[in-house]
Amino acid sequence: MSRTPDIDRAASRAAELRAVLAEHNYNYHVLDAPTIPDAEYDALLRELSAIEAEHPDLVTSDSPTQRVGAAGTTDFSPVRHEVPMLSLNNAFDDVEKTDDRERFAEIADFVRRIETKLGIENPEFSVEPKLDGLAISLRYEGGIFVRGATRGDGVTGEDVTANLRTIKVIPLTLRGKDWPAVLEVRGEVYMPRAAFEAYNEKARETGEKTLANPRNGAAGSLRQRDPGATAKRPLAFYAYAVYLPDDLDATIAPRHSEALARLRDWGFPVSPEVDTAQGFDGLVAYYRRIGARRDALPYDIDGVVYKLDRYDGQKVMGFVSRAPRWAVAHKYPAQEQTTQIVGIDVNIGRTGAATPLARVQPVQVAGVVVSNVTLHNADQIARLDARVGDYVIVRRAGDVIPEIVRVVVERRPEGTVEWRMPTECPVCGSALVRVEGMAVWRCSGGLACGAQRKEAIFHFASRRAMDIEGLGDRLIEDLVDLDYVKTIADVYKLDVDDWVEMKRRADERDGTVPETVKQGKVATKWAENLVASIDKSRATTLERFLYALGIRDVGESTAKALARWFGGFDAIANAPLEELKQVPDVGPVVAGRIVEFFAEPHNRDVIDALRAAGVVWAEHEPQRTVQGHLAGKTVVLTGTLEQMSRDEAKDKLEALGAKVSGSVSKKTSFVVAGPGAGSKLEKATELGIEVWDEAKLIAYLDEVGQG
Ligand SMILES: NC(=O)c1ccc[n+]([C@@H]2O[C@H](COP(=O)([O-])OP(=O)(O)OC[C@H]3O[C@@H](n4cnc5c(N)ncnc54)[C@H](O)[C@@H]3O)[C@@H](O)[C@H]2O)c1
Ligand SMILES: [Zn+2]
Repeated sequence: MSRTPDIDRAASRAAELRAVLAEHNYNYHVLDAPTIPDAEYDALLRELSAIEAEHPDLVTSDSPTQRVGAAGTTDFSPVRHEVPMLSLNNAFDDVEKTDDRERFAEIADFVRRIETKLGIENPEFSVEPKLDGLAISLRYEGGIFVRGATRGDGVTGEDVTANLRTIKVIPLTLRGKDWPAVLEVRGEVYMPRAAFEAYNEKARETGEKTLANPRNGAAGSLRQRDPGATAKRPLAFYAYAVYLPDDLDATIAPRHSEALARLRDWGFPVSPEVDTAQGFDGLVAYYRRIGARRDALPYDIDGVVYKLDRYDGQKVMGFVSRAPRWAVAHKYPAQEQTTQIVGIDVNIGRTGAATPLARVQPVQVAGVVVSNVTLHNADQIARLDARVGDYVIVRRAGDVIPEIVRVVVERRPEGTVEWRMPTECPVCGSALVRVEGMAVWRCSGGLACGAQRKEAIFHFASRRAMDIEGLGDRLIEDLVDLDYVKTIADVYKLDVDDWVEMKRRADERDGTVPETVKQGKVATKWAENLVASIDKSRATTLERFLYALGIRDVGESTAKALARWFGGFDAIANAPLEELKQVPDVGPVVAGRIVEFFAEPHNRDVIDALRAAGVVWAEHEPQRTVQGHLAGKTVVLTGTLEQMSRDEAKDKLEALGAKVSGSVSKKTSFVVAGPGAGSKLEKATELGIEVWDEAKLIAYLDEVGQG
């Protein structure tokens, strides 16, 4: 028979696919470092299977369709599985189709084949989540865990007993008594998603290598050479099958679902999602039920597994080359996909934090179209070395926002350049500065930055700052969204008509019926009151004004200390770093923030505008002596204070240099006692230590200007 060009083409494509798949298999199984998402690997494998199905003479014995996986590295001693650990056939949906039997045609075929061969209808299945981890086999002799192995190539795995012992949910001795003398239990070692996220969060902070996904984390952890290292990785385990030598499964139970129940009795964790279902409709219902909960499950799953429940039926169905005919894995949309970065933007948050954001070629990930992926911070981009033009693997799992897990460096186009954080805020043009010792960058244009406007105004108006009554969250949102203010200074420019008009536009936008219409007249009272309270806020104090500016880390007490020390605003705004550092309550970090804030011309502009709008405060002579008032004194607070909280009292005393202690001793300088004071007051009296009541404390604080 002469070969047609068609067959030649198929043969060369098959050979090409085999080579590519072999490479990916090696990366995945041996190196634990896949370079393409599973979905892509699966697609290549299916393509090869399809060619081989059409041209059976092209099947080679070394084809990846003929075997389970790859052997691991040779670091661990080999274990021959008495019963081979096989793979599962995968079924994918035809998402274009709406009819269930068409959409899930592969599942319909699977059920039909069983029905035909066994001559039954609507067979019963054990239905299970398909955890995305690492398959292992655990051997128990006389109820004792004696050996654990990875799947390896299905016939020979690796002995990872020592590492498995560190996983707390794997029983070392079995519970109950009725277990067989020799038992092999199979299941999945996995890393719960929360543990995975926590691990990566920490790795990002410390600059260590992050895990690509939980499954990689589990595989890598199990093959640590030091069991102590495995123990540190938060792994878990679910059992999903039991095997006995000599085909004795049926001696445990005639059905797989019952065998799983026995495993539970013997102390193995079995997923609570495991259930039974009948026929095609039952399978599809389970697929949908688990699919709807996929994001809420504490671990990643890539599908569900259907297993013919009766063992005798399984035996009749038998196996094809690498997988049983009585089971199938029904896959969900992939949680990882490859796409390309088309741009990297910088997003400025409400607090000024700059977060790089990759715009990617839109791609479906776990059923959702992803076109933007956060890169967390500049350090992460540097570690990933993500560049515009790069192909990247995007992962979206659970309610975690999509992220880039790695760059496919092999596919990097020519001419890409390393990405750098821009020097200017894309929103306001102020300098972007790196927070010392941290991976965070921030826009220094606090007051002038549009991205930070809402937060800045909210803080500015708050009770302890400018105290603008009636200017709440909602109004501020509308002010900014409808573009009525660019900076906090603009708040002083709005008159009653502006406010009423703004509210009308907000109502229109939201489709809400305005109060004004409901009552048949224009309600302006609220706007008049608001304008009045804005007006009233013009007369303020230096410390309130300073605090209201929202300089990072300058809280009320720091603002107070600065006001006292310098006496006037310009002195603070122009103070050199060294001088700021001398102010009580101002450390080097805060001093740096203050300098940075006033160095930003945009911020100066806003302050000028505020002054021009009539914001005023009294200034006074510098008071640089306050610090020592209670220096060297130790004060004890006891009982309840009524005018202020204990924390407040403590802050104020400490601001004056006192040490606030929890117990009375001879070293105590004085005790402040409120109602309900007990043993501490007794002890103070005993030792003859001065006791103040709250009134005296308040009078004192007022006297030294800390009231
Ligand atoms: N990205 C790559 O480069 C690359 C390369 C090779 C393989 N892979 C991926 O690795 C996987 C390898 O396929 P495979 O041969 O292990 O088959 P599989 O992962 O599709 O299915 C078999 C495995 O499912 C797991 N499983 C989870 N829950 C189960 C349950 N309740 N009952 C039975 N088994 C359960 C077991 O670990 C079992 O070994 C595929 O997902 C493939 O995409 C990826
Ligand atoms: Zn900015």
